[in-house]
Amino acid sequence: MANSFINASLPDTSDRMLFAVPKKGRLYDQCLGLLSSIGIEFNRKPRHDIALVTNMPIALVFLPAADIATYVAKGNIDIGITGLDIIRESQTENDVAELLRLGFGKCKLQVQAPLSHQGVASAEDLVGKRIVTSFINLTKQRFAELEGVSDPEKIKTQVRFVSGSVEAACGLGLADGIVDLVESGDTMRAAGLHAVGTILETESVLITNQHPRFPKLAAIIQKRVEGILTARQYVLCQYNIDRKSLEMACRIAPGRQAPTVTPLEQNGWVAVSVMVEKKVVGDKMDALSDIGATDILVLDIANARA
Ligand SMILES: Nc1ncnc2c1ncn2[C@@H]1O[C@H](COP(=O)(O)OP(=O)(O)OP(=O)(O)O)[C@@H](O)[C@H]1O
Ligand SMILES: O=P(O)(O)OC[C@H]1O[C@H](OP(=O)(O)OP(=O)(O)O)[C@H](O)[C@@H]1O
Repeated sequence: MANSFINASLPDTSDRMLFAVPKKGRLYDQCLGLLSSIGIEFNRKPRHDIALVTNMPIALVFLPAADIATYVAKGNIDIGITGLDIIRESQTENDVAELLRLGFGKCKLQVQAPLSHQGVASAEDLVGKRIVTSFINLTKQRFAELEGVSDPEKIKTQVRFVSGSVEAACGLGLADGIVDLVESGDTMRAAGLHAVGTILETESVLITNQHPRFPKLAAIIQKRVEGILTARQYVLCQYNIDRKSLEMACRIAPGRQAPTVTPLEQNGWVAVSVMVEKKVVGDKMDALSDIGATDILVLDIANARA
């Protein structure tokens, strides 16, 4: 279970929920944005990796993303944000509870090979060859599947760890193929590589220990984050329509629960307010307009609660 940091120069965190956040890298900015959106306020001193939240009994702990799942699994940290890839690689999926998928940090863990090696068209073609990766466990598991071997430690494919800039390994002669994360594919293409197989699709997740020390506080954080995710996913659409067309309009945009309908001063007309998924709002507006809706407005939602 989580301990307070026992060090006179560190703040007292003994009665606070410890919340781990990536200290740098791809997830950092999005995580800070999310913390701010859910109303978490803190002051972080330069070079300090612990920051006390000023408006909740929480201490933020800034850690490498790759270590967060392990700390949460072991109970040294109560709640945290990291990638699904990291949970799977650190083999902690049975010791952490996944509260929410956060919709950022989306990418794929892919097997990649040099474009110049024309004989390699699939991951199978790399069986028995040299693979370099930061994801040793997931890579060994995939090659064990490809080799039909039950113990990943008994594969004939040589899997070697490097901590970063994995894409350089083939060009430098250390590897015949690599396994690394791909989002846009720019890094892969810049290194003269192409994807020959996908091991995992990943995104960032909010996790807790299976037996959290502060379950009520963790539930509050989960609710707040859910609210922000909903707000990011939906817009509020408002329009006026003849009551005769209301049923049809509600079929076009049924909302999350149901539209709010308010009578207008104009006889037989109503004003409707409804949540619509951002990605389809253009189509919905067109369809509402086609059946006679007027004054169709779309408003951003700052926050939401189910
Ligand atoms: N290109 C990417 N696009 C989206 N998400 C990514 C990308 N690269 C990594 N991630 C996600 O972010 C997590 C942390 O990766 P990142 O490369 O930022 O780690 P880091 O090693 O802590 O940072 P740095 O690369 O700055 O040393 C990954 O495990 C993955 O979940
Ligand atoms: O497909 P892309 O959009 O190019 O993204 C993929 C790159 O992003 C990650 O590395 P990052 O840039 O975070 O740095 P790192 O290599 O130091 O981990 C990943 O390891 C890839 O190298």
